[in-house]
Amino acid sequence: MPHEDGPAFYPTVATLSLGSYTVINYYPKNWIPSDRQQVADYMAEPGRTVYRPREPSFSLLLQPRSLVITSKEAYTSYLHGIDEVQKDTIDEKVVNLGSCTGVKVGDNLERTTRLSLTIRYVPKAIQARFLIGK
Ligand SMILES: O=C(O)CCC(=O)C(=O)O
Ligand SMILES: [Fe+2]
Repeated sequence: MPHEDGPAFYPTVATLSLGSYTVINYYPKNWIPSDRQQVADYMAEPGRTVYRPREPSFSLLLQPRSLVITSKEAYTSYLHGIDEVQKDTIDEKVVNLGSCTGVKVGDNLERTTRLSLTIRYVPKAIQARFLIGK
C-alpha cells in the first residue's frame, strides 16, 4: 500500500532487495487534483485519507541484490508502494532501466519470493527498559 516512511526515519531509508525482482511505484504526496478528469483519476486506499493519483509519477525496478536509498524529495514529496501482483510489466515509468541489464520496456517479470531488508536510522528511539519497567 502506498505510504510515506514518516518523520521518525527521516532523512534516509535504505532498502536491500534479495530474491525476486519487484517494481516500486512513487506517487506525489499531498497531491491536489487540478481538474475534473484528475479528480476521476485519484484515489485513497480503503480506510485511508491520503489521496494520490491512480498512476505513479515514476517507478523503479528493484533487481535482486540491489539497494535503493530513499532520501531528499523521494522521501519528502512522494508516497511509495509495491502493487500486490504476480508479475510486473515493465513500462516507460520505470526510470532506472539504464542501470538494469537484460530488461526492457514491455517485459513481463514473474515474481517469486522476495526478501527486503530495510535499514533505518532512528536516533530518538525510546530505550526498551523504559517500556518494560525496572
Ligand atoms: O519492500 C520494499 O522494498 C519496501 C518496503 C517499505 O516501503 C517499507 O518498509 O517501508
Ligand atoms: Fe516504505
